[in-house]
Amino acid sequence: MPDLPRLGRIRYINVLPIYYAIDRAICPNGFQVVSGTPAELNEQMRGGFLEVSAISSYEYGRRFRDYLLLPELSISTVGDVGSVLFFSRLPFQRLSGREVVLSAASATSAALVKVVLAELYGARPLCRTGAVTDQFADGVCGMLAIGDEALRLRARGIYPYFLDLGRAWHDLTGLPFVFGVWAARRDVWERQPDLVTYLHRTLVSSKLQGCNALSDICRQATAQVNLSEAELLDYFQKLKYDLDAGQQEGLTAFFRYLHRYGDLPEMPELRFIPGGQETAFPGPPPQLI
Ligand SMILES: C=C(O[C@@H]1C=C(C(=O)O)C=C[C@H]1O)C(=O)O
Repeated sequence: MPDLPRLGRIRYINVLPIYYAIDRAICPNGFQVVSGTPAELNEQMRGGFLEVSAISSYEYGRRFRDYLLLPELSISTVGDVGSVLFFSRLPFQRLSGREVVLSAASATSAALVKVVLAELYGARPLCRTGAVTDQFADGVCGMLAIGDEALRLRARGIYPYFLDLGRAWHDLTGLPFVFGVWAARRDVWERQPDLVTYLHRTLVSSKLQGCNALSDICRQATAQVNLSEAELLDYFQKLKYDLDAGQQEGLTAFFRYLHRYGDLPEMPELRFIPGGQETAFPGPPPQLI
């Protein structure tokens, strides 16, 4: 029996609307869903273990020649995101030279926090990657958390200062921010465009159903994070799942900052697979060759 194609899925509730119909097997699957943190999925895409996946927008920017973007899919916000939060013991202006911990699960937000702290607060902390903990370790002055961990920490309300990175980006640029994108490995596209198109159409159709079922999704998610259904509805209404012209402009502006900061050696181009605008589930799944 041939291997099933592998589709990567972020392990947080933020993507529940996109995988809504896939999770419920409303669509003909014919593929295997592999869950992980954004950093894990980035690595698995780089290693060729996944054919198509959600990845950090930073990962796309870093290796854009190896990927193609899937149209109409992203995890974005315009202003507050709710689940990408920087917590601090000190006012942000006083963080230069202080140690801060950036969640090992993140790539985009770990790069973004450096940009917004420098641009909005003139702060250049000493950043190291590590695990997000409930308490700051001795000597640690700040911590970046993403996804469900950030939602849980926010609900506990134990840190004196916190910054919502979607809001901070919007204050800085007035633009949407794209945290994650869906991409296909370029070699998979070249070998099997039918498979990539099939996975793309399945994701877009599943998303359309999910975005129309937010109250159902909130009921499901309330058990996973310490938030009420009303708080979750507010959260999902802030998240945007398209990749329209405004979001692409936000993404390009982010890459421009990273290029200027020396974080990206060259300015990435946004390259997409052809297609978009489909709403129906595709026919039977192609096999992986
Ligand atoms: C909105 C979020 O954005 C996430 C942050 C990412 C990153 O920092 O690399 C990647 C994808 C998203 O899961 C979140 O975690 O809730």
